[in-house]
Order: sequence, then C-alpha cells, then structure tokens
Amino acid sequence: MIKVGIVGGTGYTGVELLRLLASHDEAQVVAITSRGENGRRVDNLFPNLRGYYDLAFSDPDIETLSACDVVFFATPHNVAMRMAPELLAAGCRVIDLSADYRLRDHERWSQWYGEPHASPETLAEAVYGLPEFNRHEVAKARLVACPGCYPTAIQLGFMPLLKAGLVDADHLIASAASAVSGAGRQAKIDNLLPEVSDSFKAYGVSGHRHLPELEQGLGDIAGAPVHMTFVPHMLPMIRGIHATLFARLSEPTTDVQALFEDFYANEPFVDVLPAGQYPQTRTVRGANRCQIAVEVPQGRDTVVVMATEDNLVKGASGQAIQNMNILFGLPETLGLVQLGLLP
Ligand SMILES: NC(=O)C1=CN([C@@H]2O[C@H](COP(=O)(O)OP(=O)(O)OC[C@H]3O[C@@H](n4cnc5c(N)ncnc54)[C@H](OP(=O)(O)O)[C@@H]3O)[C@@H](O)[C@H]2O)C=CC1
Ligand SMILES: CC(=O)N[C@@H](CCC(=O)OP(=O)(O)O)C(=O)O
Repeated sequence: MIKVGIVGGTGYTGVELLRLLASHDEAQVVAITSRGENGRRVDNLFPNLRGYYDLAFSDPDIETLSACDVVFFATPHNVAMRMAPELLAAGCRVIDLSADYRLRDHERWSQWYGEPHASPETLAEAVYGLPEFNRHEVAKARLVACPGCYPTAIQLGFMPLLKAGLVDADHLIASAASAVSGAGRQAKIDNLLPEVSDSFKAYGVSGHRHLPELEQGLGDIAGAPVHMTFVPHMLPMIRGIHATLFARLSEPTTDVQALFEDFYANEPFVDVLPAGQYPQTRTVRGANRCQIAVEVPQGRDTVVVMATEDNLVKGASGQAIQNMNILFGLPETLGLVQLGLLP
C-alpha cells in the first residue's frame, strides 16, 4: 500500500482526492492536514466519506508527512514551494496541484505570482505532469507539478495539431469557461451564488496566470515558441471546463478528425468524439476524462477544437492520481475508471 499524505484536505481538490482515493486499491491516506479544522474527523466535515476514512485533520507538520510515500499539495500557491524541499530530502515523492512548480523560470513565476519563489533550486527537478505528453519523464520524477485546470484541456486540445506542425503557432487562440469550483472553497464575495448565477462573464483578459504556463507547455509540445491569446470565463456551474480553441491551418486539406482519432487512440483518459458530435461538460462530470471534438467550419482554413473536462478531476485531483500511478509503476487507470454523471 502506498502511504499518502494530503496537505490542504478541506478544499475542493483535497476532498476530491479523498473521494477518488477511497476506491484506489493500492493507496491509503494516512495523513491529511487542515489548520482550520485541526482535530475534526474527516467524515464529520465530509459526510459523503463516512465509512471510508477513519482519520482526523491535523496541522501540516513535516515530521508526520515525512512518513508518507507520497504527499499531495492541494493548497494555494506558496505552500508547496516552502515544504516540498524538506519532504523530498526525507525521501517522499511530492505531487503538487498548485502552480508553485509549473514554470521552469523562477523570475517569470515571480512576475505572474507577485512574490519571489521560495525554492528556485528545486524547480529544476520538477516534472510537468501532463501524462499524455510526458509520462516517461513523470515515471522518473520525485516532484510532479500538475498542470492547471484550463491548461490541461487547452494543451490536450492543441497537442495533435502542434505535434503534426499543422497550425500557425504564433496565433493560437483559446476561449475557455470554468465552473465556480475552479476558484476554490474559501469565501469570496465574487463567488457567491447571487454574484455568479444567471450570468456569464470573461475575466483576466489582459493576462491570466495560466498564460505563461500555456505558452511554456504548448512550446514544449510544439518544440518551438508559441504565442497564444487566452480568454477565461466564469460559468455559473459547480464543475466543468469547456475550452474552444482556434488556429490557422497551414494545410487546410488535412483530415483533422483522423489525425485526432489516431493521436489519442491509446489514451484511456482522452476521448475524441465522432465527427459532428460536440463535447459537453455534463458527460465528463466526475470522470477523469477530457472529451474532444474537432471541426474545420466550411472547409476553410481555421480549425476549431472543443475540449471539456471536470476541473476537479482531469483538471486537478484525477490527473494528480494518474501521475501517482505512473510514479509508482501502477496501471495508469487504477482507481480512475469513474464514468461521467448523467444527468
Ligand atoms: N479548484 C480547482 O478546480 C483547481 C484547483 N487547482 C489548484 O489546487 C490547489 C487547491 O485548490 P482548491 O482545492 O480549489 O483550494 P481551496 O481553497 O478549496 O483549499 C485550499 C486548502 O489548502 C489549505 N491551506 C490554505 N493555506 C494553507 C497554508 N498556508 N498551509 C497549509 N495548508 C493551507 C486549506 O486548509 P486550511 O486553511 O484549513 O489549512 C484548504 O484545505 C490550488 O493551488 C489551486 O489553484 C488546480 C486545478 C483545479
Ligand atoms: C474559476 C476560477 O477562478 N478559476 C481559477 C483557475 C483554476 C485553478 O484552480 O487554477 P490552477 O489550476 O492554476 O491551480 C482562476 O481563474 O484563477
């Protein structure tokens, strides 16, 4: 059994880790932290977990966490980068769901996150955990930086086109919408029901912190620098991301449907829909799955890709467990075969 620790167990990605790990045959959560709920039983705060966890929240403490084989950070940025070096030194593996280790360049990180990086020397060994792109590097890692929720859907959507060199990588466009749980569980006026429901709006248009991550990741995929315009939106729903991607095709006659189907043929968590069928957020709700459709409207020269995922599963905790399975040499799908919830 892999001994698992979770830092940040009371947030939305923390409780999603608990839900998914409850049915994982090779992992057992032995430590879970919360400063605010220290001492409270996990199944008292989250009654959906009753009968599955005999565990209470504790303060984040390096000594307790060091006894784990792997520690997940389901915390805001600026937490993992302070604790990970000590855990790595103690022999733990670390899977960070936050943005702390996603950007290779610590100065760029500081520009976007507004403070100095606390462990720039550890950045060099972090592996970006998008398994469909680099599972072989993940398998050798001690420290995995899980992609952001938007970047997961957007990179999976653009990857077949960029790998084939079929699009103008200087002018990639992504318009994406996220459900409100993407903003986390802490109280914020902007996320109250009367503020978000019955409404739809863009935000962060001048520059969202996922932009440098997207340009870095898509550049790695393309093998050359890329430039992107990224416009995120707030969707008045609980779970789900829908990304619509646009790019100019350099070879408009390409059969993009066949390209996508072949590219993802062996990927258990990426599903290319049949031509003419478009993905919805509801069919991936609760599932570690990204569903994708591709079209070239009117056979012109712009390709449109639609990608959906559950921000808390393939966009966060499911992908984090997928990375754990790879790190420990387990089947990648272990504990992750939940289907989307319909209706
Ligand atoms: N929500 C989403 O859809 C996605 C989130 N992510 C990322 O995952 C991370 C967690 O997100 P989410 O679950 O939404 O966040 P939440 O705000 O819902 O939860 C944050 C958790 O971190 C704990 N925490 C906060 N500050 C500290 C600290 N200084 N030290 C230790 N623990 C702390 C909190 O508990 P307490 O304060 O009691 O200790 C809480 O359990 C974030 O970095 C987020 O950006 C990534 C992809 C998708
Ligand atoms: C709706 C909403 O607010 N979404 C968050 C992104 C979601 C998220 O969790 O960001 P990471 O994946 O980088 O951790 C935002 O726009 O900042």
